[in-house]
Amino acid sequence: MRQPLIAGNWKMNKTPEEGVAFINELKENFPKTDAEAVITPTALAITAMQEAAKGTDIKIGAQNAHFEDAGAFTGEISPQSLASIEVPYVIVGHSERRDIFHETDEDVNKKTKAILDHGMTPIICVGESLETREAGKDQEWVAGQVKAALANLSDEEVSKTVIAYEPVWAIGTGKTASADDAETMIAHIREVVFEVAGQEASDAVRILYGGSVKPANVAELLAKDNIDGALVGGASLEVDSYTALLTGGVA
Ligand SMILES: O=C(CO)COP(=O)(O)O
Repeated sequence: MRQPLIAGNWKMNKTPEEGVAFINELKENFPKTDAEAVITPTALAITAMQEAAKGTDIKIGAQNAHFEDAGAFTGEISPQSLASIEVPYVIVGHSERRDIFHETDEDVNKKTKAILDHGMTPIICVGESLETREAGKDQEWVAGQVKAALANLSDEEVSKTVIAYEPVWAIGTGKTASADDAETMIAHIREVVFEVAGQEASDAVRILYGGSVKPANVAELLAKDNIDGALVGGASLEVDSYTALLTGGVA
């Protein structure tokens, strides 16, 4: 069975101090849940939040990493450094990284490889724009992103990845893909994983939905066969709504 994963992507929000306060409050209110709880704060907040989360089931991930371990890459985050402080998950290829910072499919593939090489788990983001969806090319587009991200990985490496389907038009807009539409795309992604890495990998790989997930819609999404969790922006910033997501939400 695939364990559900509720990953909070904080983007460029909260100071380290605010992050620690969040963890302290979350620890006191941590619910009984089958889900794995991961928060990815800004890089500067990771160590302080790890310290605050010590001895709990709360994991602290990262939002980005370069594909090289070291070198002349001003402002970048080394995957080797993230591994050295035992960061378990790293988000790769978020649409904001692709759109604003011009990350290509090739970058996403190299980063995925680097993260796996350091024993960490990449959360690989894919998703189509509204224009692509309206042109009926969404499945083809997303399949292309998935294949590019997983290129040259062994089947075993593919099975260790997490993929997050985040339609660009649903991020931060309040528009969620319907649970049926999300399930259709995520089943398609699982089929693509089967094509590139076989049955075991496609059974093992966890595929999340992201884009305006809230306590009010998470249960319907997670009830779908192929949806293994959520990558959540806005609703992960407050302890109340994050704990509600961990327990399957409230209407
Ligand atoms: O981009 C997202 C998570 O990575 C989704 O953000 P929202 O949940 O705020 O729409």
